[in-house]
Amino acid sequence: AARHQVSLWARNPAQAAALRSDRENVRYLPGIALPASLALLASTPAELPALCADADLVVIATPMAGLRGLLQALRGCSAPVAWLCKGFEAPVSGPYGLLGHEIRAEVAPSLRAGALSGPSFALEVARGQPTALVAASPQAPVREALVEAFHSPSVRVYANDDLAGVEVGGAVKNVLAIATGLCDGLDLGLNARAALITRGLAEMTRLGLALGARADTFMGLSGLGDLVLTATGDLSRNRQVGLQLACGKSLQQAVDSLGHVAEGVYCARTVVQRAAHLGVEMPISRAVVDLLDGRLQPRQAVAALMGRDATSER
Ligand SMILES: NC(=O)c1ccc[n+]([C@@H]2O[C@H](COP(=O)([O-])OP(=O)(O)OC[C@H]3O[C@@H](n4cnc5c(N)ncnc54)[C@H](O)[C@@H]3O)[C@@H](O)[C@H]2O)c1
Ligand SMILES: O=P(O)(O)OC[C@H](O)CO
Repeated sequence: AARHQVSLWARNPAQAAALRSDRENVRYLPGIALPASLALLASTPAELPALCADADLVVIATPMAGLRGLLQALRGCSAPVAWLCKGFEAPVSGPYGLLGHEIRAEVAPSLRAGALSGPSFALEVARGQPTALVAASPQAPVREALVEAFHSPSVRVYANDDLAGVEVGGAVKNVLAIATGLCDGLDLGLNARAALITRGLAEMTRLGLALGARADTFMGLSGLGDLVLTATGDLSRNRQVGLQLACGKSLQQAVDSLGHVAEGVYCARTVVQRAAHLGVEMPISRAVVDLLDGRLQPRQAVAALMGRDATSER
């Protein structure tokens, strides 16, 4: 907002009114003053196309569960549209949940679109702490619009045309962060944490390649970068879920205590289903699903991973 004219849209008029009067998002980002120049709007999604008629860029910042509805509402939009959500949608129109670019192909095929991703806790971005992001789209004008809007002294934005790879990284790291939180909550040690991150990166990459991504994307900010951040940083909601499960909390208690979305909880099953469909082995993600579904207790999940047959490092 310091460099551009920005409007923040909320679906809930009462929430928009509270943001206007408080100049702060008390529930979701307390302690961060909203810039005076930021316009705060609310309407029904059906009114969004008119609101976005003169926009140079539209950014969707809902959980994955809200992405389909907003892409549908924006399908005639002429400006580039980018989403920040990281995950797979729960299954809606077929047997498997979809990534953002797959949803766009279904509901808004003519939209110029992409994702802004990479290691970025919202609180640190809002405080102006140094952050590097990835602007991902197969369409150059979308990447350019994102770089132009967000590249600044505190945020470096790198462009990448491998949208599928960037999205797989952003989704799978959430599942792996639950595993790492569990590992740290059980006090299994730093060796175990490094092993989980490294083997997690291997399974993330395998799924990505099977979904048409490039291997090098997983060595970048949206792969290794976001995995390291989310798996080791205590600001991560996904990591917190793992830590709390390790303390004996139920999944419901862990989710309720967050008050924010932990996408890994909602997309872990889809990650494993899509991997199975593609013949991709993802043992860590599978152990997380068994844990979330109550088939394994935390220490049994660790035993299941450690008890696997010896294999080559591929
Ligand atoms: N918080 C972070 O540090 C961070 C960083 C990068 C990416 N993300 C991703 O961004 C997405 C949102 O995360 P968050 O931290 O903002 O979640 P959050 O739970 O803190 O907030 C979600 C917000 O979206 C709103 N919302 C939910 N469904 C909606 C819908 N259908 N239409 C409009 N608004 C809706 C909620 O009311 C709430 O204001 C997630 O996919 C997350 O993985 C979060
Ligand atoms: O809090 P998390 O686990 O949703 O992670 C937030 C961001 O995705 C980190 O890049």
